[in-house]
Amino acid sequence: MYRVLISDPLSEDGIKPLLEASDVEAVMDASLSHEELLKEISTSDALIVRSQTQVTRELIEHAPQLKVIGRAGVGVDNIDLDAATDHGVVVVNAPDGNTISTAEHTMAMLMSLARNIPQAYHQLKQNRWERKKFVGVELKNKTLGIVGFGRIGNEVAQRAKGHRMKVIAFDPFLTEEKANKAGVQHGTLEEVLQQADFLTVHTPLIEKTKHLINKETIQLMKPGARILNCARGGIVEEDALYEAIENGKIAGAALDVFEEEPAIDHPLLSLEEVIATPHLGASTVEAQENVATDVSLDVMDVLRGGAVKHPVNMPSVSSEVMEQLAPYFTLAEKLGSFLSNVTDGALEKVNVYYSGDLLDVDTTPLTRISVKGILKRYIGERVNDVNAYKTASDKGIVINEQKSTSTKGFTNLVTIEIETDQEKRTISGTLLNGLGARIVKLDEYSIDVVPEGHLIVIHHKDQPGAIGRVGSLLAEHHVNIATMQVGRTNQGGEAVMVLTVDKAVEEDCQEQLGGVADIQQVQCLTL
Ligand SMILES: NC(=O)c1ccc[n+]([C@@H]2O[C@H](COP(=O)([O-])OP(=O)(O)OC[C@H]3O[C@@H](n4cnc5c(N)ncnc54)[C@H](O)[C@@H]3O)[C@@H](O)[C@H]2O)c1
Ligand SMILES: O=C(O)[C@H](O)COP(=O)(O)O
Repeated sequence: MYRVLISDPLSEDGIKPLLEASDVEAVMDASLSHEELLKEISTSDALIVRSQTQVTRELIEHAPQLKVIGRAGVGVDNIDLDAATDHGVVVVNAPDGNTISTAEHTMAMLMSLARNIPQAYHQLKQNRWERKKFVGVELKNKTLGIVGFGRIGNEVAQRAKGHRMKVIAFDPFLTEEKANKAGVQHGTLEEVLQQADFLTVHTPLIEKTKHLINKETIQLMKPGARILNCARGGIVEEDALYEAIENGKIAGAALDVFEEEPAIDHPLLSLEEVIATPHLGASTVEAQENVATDVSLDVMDVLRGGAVKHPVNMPSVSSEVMEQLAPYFTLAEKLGSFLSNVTDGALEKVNVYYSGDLLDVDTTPLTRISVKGILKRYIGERVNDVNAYKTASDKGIVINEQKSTSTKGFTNLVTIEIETDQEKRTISGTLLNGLGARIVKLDEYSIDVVPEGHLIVIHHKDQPGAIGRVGSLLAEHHVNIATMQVGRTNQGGEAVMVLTVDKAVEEDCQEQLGGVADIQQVQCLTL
């Protein structure tokens, strides 16, 4: 049974998939104190939040069972992604479900800002019939500058065009061609700032976008321009905006988000030119149902080991690629695990080569799984698909992935090479049609071994009697041999025996094997 803690308000209709799942216990409580949250998270397998719950490193460290954090929405700036990755916790979000609601909210803010609707409403509610004071401006023929042309930016642009606005947009991923297709003008950030009568930001809050709209960039804007932020507090520098409104450079602003939320007694709210909502962009029945459903499904997929649609802290893989790669997952992990268990020294470099059927596929997920298999020897079960790369890079281990045209006669081949400060070892494996995974090469020796169960790898001299002596000694220790493969470079030269046996080999047996004539090295492992 998976325990899923939901610590922010979520649509109950939206989380139906969770509530109806027989393997899930959903605990919903949006009023937990910090201490209560620490207690609840300690026994939870999953956590689902919106933007209120601050998912800090401390919280993640109190959650030994936690496998996934689901964000019912887009922005993940309230989640410590590094901490999640360090602890192998997958973070998923629901980026599509609230796009329309937020774009519509931006339009509502745009029109309210142009026509002073909140201010006029406020006066009228106080029984003051003011007409002269609230003369607005038309949107038609005005220029809307959009910074951040992703899902929401694009939807806002289409709606603004319906109001006969001219739209100019900047986004590092927006090309001239894409802009033409969307029917907007492509501009640099400076051009957008210089031409906008209304400027709206729709970027994530990241290092590069923090205070993107600041004292200097506001200086580039037209006098009397207006600014909207329905994305994230902090993209527009609040002090700079305050000053620009006070000195008349900026005629007004519409804000749905603030650097610190909830924003109570905020200086910007004291300005009549500023209209505001309390982070309501995604607050519609439809958006909340959408994001709750999307995140519930992804969280359950992570818990049940399925393919994830919207991972945040690991690369997303299309379902077609996933389908092609899935059969290779076990092979890649077992090859990595086998090789690291027989390699001595401090790990420095891992090279993974793919050929045959894998030549034209994005094999990054397979490399990640190989690395997980390799690191398990050192880190145990704490390493997983999410933190394998980061763990390797934190330890200074270099990972390379290459495609190779040499298939060595196999329809598909995965080769892993490990370099340590002492040696370089190589293993190759393949998926045999209908027969599953096979190790087909260990260093220079050709073998045919199923990578599972208890294995013994013996380096020896290719001499008569060596194999028999190993068999007899194992029999003395009641170790039954299931399969045995021998590979040699040349007659009488170096050779390797790989045995699969029915139980784990105990230390004294391994020691005695090491003392047998012509045996040079004995390594035992369990896959
Ligand atoms: N107010 C709300 O309730 C609400 C609701 C939903 C989303 N949001 C926020 O809206 C923002 C946009 O969401 P989205 O779904 O459109 O995201 P998105 O990922 O689809 O789009 C973001 C775009 O910003 C662009 N970008 C990144 N850095 C940039 C930079 N330096 N300059 C210009 N563009 C840059 C990206 O290339 C991307 O195209 C996010 O911050 C999200 O958290 C707010
Ligand atoms: O990033 C988002 O999805 C929005 O800011 C919505 O946040 P919320 O779920 O707290 O409304």
